[in-house]
Amino acid sequence: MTGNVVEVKGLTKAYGKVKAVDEVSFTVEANKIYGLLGRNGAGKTTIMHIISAQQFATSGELKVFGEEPFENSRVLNQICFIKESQKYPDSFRIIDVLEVAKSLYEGWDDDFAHALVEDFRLPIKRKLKKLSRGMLSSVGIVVGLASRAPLTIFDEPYLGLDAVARALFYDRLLEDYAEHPRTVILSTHLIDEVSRLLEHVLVIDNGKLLLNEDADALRGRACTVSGLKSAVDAFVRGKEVLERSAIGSAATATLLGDLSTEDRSYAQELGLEFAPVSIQQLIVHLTRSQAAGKGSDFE
Ligand SMILES: Nc1ncnc2c1ncn2[C@@H]1O[C@H](COP(=O)(O)OP(=O)(O)OP(=O)(O)O)[C@@H](O)[C@H]1O
Repeated sequence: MTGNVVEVKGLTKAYGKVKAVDEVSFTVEANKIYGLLGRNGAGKTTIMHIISAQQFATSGELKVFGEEPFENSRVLNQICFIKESQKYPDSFRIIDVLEVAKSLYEGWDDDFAHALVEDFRLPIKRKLKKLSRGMLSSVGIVVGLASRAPLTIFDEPYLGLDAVARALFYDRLLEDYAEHPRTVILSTHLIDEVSRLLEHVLVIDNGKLLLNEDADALRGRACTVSGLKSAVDAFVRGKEVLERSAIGSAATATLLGDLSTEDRSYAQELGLEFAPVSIQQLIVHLTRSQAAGKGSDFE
């Protein structure tokens, strides 16, 4: 598959007066890892539910693999959707979930699934209702990865997962994606943790699309400069400053935009130091400035 996997235009979902999704337009290209980021209640789950035909939009256009997804098995067979609180039949053991998944996903890799079960130390014959919260999340991750679905959507798949298991998820995703490219949409609040995985970032705020940008471009979009307050003030004059702070005679400023070679040598003359700004910091800054001071809880 090449080209666009998802195309949405003017997508809107209203619940009475609440617009959970408000005129959102974007495309998702094949074989990339997308981050769908946003605060609680921003509209991420609603968008992912609409893309995977679990909900209808109020208005707007939607194409997935070039077609409308509703009751369309050609499209739906290519999507694996992993959500935070997946429900399973009471009698199901982990091995039963794997058997069902095997029959659902054409690209399913059973050896990979069993290797992941070992990696995550999952008791394969234990009933799901007896698993811990984190183990249950790991089962979802195993299914999402081993499905190798052309469009794999992870909606906050981490509930209860410890840091080691989360790191394992990121590592296995990257390794497997390198060998078997597919399109992945990852929705999360843990932006710093996942930012190294992401190739493209979509930020949703209050139902609207705030940012739709290549992750590398985003990484290069800002830096912080720090040093003596007088030197920082002189350096940032005429530049776009996202944030400034000062303690005594020392100051730090976060600047938007690329710095020229002249800028860099001028900064050196002034004895200033540079540091990169993480995607998370940048999104917090941009969310704050674009949402007119509403603040952000990404931190
Ligand atoms: N069935 C529903 N009825 C009414 N309002 C709803 C319904 N489902 C979602 N909403 C509202 O739509 C908005 C977006 O919700 P959504 O679940 O898509 O956000 P989210 O970005 O996934 O949030 P979180 O990160 O907290 O999971 C919220 O204001 C939510 O209250």
